[in-house]
Amino acid sequence: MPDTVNFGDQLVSPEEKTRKVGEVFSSVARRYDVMNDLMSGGMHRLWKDRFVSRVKPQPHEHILDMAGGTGDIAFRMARRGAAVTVSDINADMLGVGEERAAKKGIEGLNWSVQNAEELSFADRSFDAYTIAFGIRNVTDIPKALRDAHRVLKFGGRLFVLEFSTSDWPGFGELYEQWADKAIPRIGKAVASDEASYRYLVESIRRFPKPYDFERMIGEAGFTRTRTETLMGGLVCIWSGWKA
Ligand SMILES: C[S@@+](CC[C@H](N)C(=O)[O-])C[C@H]1O[C@@H](n2cnc3c(N)ncnc32)[C@H](O)[C@@H]1O
Repeated sequence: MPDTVNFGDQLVSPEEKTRKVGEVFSSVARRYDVMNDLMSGGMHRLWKDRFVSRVKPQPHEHILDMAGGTGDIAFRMARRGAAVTVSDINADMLGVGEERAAKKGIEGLNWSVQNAEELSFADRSFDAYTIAFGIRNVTDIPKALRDAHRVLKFGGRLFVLEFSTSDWPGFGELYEQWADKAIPRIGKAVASDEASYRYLVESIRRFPKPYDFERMIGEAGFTRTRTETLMGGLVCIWSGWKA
């Protein structure tokens, strides 16, 4: 781990990044779901549906939804009958998730505060590990991927949903302009928090390109790695197997 890491465009110590990411999500937790709709024009729902259709959760499976936040992915998987443990480093995000689950009448979820870099779960505990829009916020991504590999059973599957870089001509630049100019302003207007949304935009820009991240998954020990690009790679679904 280097002495300094990026927190958006700032260079900070690894400990400071983890602390600052915690502050960002504690600050946005209450407005997180409405902001997702506003920032993506509702598209995040389609990306999440596509992601879960790739996971194909089964009723006999136990799935770890890491960085599960307010539960969007876990709810979709639980509705298909899987047992889901929703984990996140941020108790505020999980708290909002538990309230949402109660309102929606979704039962059978386990909620657990965990850092993706040092999970307390035993080796070979889960059939699948999902992480949606979470991995770019993790301080030591290779370490988190190695821990994902550790907690999966043999034959278990990793699925990552995250923003990356679109190769559609002109679209990437258009998105950058929207993200740079509009998202922090919407954050200020709706959530009274411009800085957190500026970090979220900067962290998207700094995330590896689609096939570079696929290589990182392979380096963590996963085989049969695959990248599915959505909107030219603006959003990607990566997967890998624990052989
Ligand atoms: C953008 S939200 C995504 C929430 C949810 N998966 C979704 O798709 O709506 C990112 C989440 O990652 C969590 N997170 C950041 N760093 C983490 C870490 N090291 N370990 C576990 N969760 C982390 C944050 O607390 C936050 O809830």
